[in-house]
Amino acid sequence: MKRRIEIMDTTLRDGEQTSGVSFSAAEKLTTAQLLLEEVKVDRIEVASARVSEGELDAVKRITSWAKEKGFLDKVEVLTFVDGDASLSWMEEAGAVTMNLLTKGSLNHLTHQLKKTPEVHFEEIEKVVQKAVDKGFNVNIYLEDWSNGMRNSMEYVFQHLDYTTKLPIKRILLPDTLGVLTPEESFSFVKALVERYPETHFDFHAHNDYDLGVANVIQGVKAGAQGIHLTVNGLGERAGNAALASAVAVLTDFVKDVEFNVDETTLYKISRLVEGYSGIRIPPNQPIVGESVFTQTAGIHADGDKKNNLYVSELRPDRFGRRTLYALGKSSGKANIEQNLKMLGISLPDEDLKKVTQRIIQLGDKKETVTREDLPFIIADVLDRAPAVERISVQNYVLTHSKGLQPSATVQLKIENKVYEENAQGDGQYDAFMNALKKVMRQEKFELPELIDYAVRIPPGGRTDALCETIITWRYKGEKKEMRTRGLDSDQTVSAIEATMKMLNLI
Ligand SMILES: CC(C)C(=O)C(=O)O
Repeated sequence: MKRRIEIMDTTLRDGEQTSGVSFSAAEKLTTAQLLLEEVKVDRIEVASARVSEGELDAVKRITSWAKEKGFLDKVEVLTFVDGDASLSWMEEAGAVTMNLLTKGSLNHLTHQLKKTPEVHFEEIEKVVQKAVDKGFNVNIYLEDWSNGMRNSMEYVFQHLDYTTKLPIKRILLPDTLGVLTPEESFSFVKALVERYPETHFDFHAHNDYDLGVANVIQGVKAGAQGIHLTVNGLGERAGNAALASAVAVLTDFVKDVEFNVDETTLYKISRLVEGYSGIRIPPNQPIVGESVFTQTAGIHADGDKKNNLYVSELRPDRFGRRTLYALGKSSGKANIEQNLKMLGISLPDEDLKKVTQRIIQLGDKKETVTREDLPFIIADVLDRAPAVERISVQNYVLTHSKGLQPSATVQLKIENKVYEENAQGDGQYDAFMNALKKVMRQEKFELPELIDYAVRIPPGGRTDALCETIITWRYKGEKKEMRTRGLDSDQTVSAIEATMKMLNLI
């Protein structure tokens, strides 16, 4: 029979300790909802007690929603050994599960708290007893436990001999500085699981040596019943073990455990947290990075047509994604054919060769080519009248003046009809889009949503450098996305170019 493990997501607590990240109350609530309702993690840690008014508001919103849904026990808050202070905060926030921070190494205890183990344990007991009497669930963190196991194992045992007898639910084992190796993660967790067989242990890894996922997996193999993860690996310093990667590794390589997470939702939560945190997901981040299911080398795209030679267990559809084929200097004919197929275009061999040559030349010049660029390249290379210019910008004026709202006046030609509209916006491009929306409304045409806007300027510090804007669009409720690209030395102009390509494509 498989052993059931719990996944605790701490994006909203440890993840928010990523430098520069701060979630608003509304962002915390929607993230908590997605994590519990769709991703289906078992528990979430959503804040540290007593941090700020904003945190209190966020936890109140989450707990009142969670109560209605019957999820209140799944919402946890980091609290401190501080007499009644954290407890009062918890009561005000409406939370019922506290993760009490205690010292897991003699080094931390003597140098930070400057207390003896006996005094520390008695203070912990008082807080736990009071919390339980008031109806709270208590889990206990042993901060710096990993160094505790390395350098003061006797202290860790003394702590656990004492605290595992208290009325608590779980012991949480953080590798606070992310210094453990996978071998130590296994042997340290195993030592505790054997010594305290009745206790539920969670393992909490940090990623300072890029070993976060490897370490949580070893923790699970050693018998930990729970692991702490964060979306996109956010967290203090180098972050925590990443949710998506750990889930994929556990599913594929640790066959004797089971857990609740729905892997088809991992991409969605990753994008949501990317937006809220402002921390871009590196394109090569396993499972959720933009490029990780993109075949670039022509030989790979060719192999995909021949008995799926370049496909592994890690299929993109498991995560709600699909295989894409990059266009650039290493793409061969097969990549281009795969992209044309997605656009419903087929070309004779001779023409395909010419288009391939042009894409290789563009790649040599470091230009990015998207699938949506293909019709334009085909028209150009094969000297065909571009069937794509049904909508064109005739003129526009964009203003940006100090103290006044940016505005745009836009003249558009749609087939033979000319429209002119103006609008204001939060920036010149926003004003342009608002004017465009007015025109398209007259044509009873709904624009797709802009879901990503990426600007790339080559390094080198030139003010006249070419600026590439790649915009991703999607119609509400649809899965399929479209990316269009513009290139100009002016950033707004390159965004307008990308927008016009989108209009002509749809
Ligand atoms: C605050 C504590 C629990 C922590 O995140 C850690 O020690 O890694």
